[in-house]
Amino acid sequence: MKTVKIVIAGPRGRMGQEAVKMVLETETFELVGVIDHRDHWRTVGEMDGLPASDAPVYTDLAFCLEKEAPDVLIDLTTPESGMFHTKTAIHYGVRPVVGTTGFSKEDLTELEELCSDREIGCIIAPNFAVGAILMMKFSQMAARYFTDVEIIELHHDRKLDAPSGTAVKTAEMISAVREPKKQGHQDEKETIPGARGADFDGMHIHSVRLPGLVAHQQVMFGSDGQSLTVRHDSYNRASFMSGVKLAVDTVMKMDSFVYGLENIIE
Ligand SMILES: NC(=O)C1=CN([C@@H]2O[C@H](COP(=O)(O)OP(=O)(O)OC[C@H]3O[C@@H](n4cnc5c(N)ncnc54)[C@H](O)[C@@H]3O)[C@@H](O)[C@H]2O)C=CC1
Ligand SMILES: O=C(O)C1=N[C@H](C(=O)O)C[C@H](O)C1
Repeated sequence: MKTVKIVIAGPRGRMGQEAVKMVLETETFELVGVIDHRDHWRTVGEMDGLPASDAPVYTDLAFCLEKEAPDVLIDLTTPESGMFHTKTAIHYGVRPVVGTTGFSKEDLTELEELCSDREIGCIIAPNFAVGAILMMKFSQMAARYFTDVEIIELHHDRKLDAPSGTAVKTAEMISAVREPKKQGHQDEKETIPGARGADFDGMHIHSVRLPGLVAHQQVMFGSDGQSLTVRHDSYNRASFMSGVKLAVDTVMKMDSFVYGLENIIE
């Protein structure tokens, strides 16, 4: 089987560290470089907490892509860096697999257009955990029968974006099958702004941030005399890695843009 040459952006982050380990442990993957924004380390092996590896550390993505000619860029950084990295990778004909969240609708449209111009595969996945994908799919299924729904996402307190990419994706999937409906009392008033959470087509998203949490979401549906809750919990970042692996293998066979792992998991 052909080896997939991979560059990872954000190798010292919580997700980046896990992704470096996964790539190094996967026989058909080769880590050919990482992108950090500090010009301090020569190789991945010199970075704290990362396994022994001679893969070089770059600070300039364009230079790295020219030098290493990878097949795939895995981005696990921040929305701003992630957008820049993804556009640069597409420009160099390197397929992006992006776990970074916090992109706007306009960002996603721009990336889709760039991929279409270059006829290049790209996967943007707000959540790589298979259980989270099922939670979103089950929620979409339930929304056909329950029009009233509240999404509660719970994350660690180091998270930059709110609502989470998963919560936004869940709301979008529910919206695709649900007539827009303003929930709660027509005359309800927030006595403290934000009390009812973010409004997405009339459904509400609540973001909880606490130390000790990893990544959790529950989608609560209610109707007369009954409720249904669909919940998913990621207890560690290893939970995302089989999805990253699948995305890398899949993007190698693609020549277009995909937003959401639910589109590649049957
Ligand atoms: N799709 C998924 O399944 C998951 C997505 N995420 C998302 O992944 C992203 C990263 O999450 P964490 O690892 O928890 O964050 P983190 O804060 O632990 O790691 C981000 C890393 O990116 C680095 N970074 C930022 N700008 C950079 C640049 N220009 N070049 C190179 N490195 C840069 C930072 O130094 C940091 O080490 C977030 O957007 C998060 O929402 C997190 C978990 C799962
Ligand atoms: O920042 C995180 O941790 C996570 N981010 C993603 C999101 O915003 O949905 C995926 C997962 O929830 C963990």
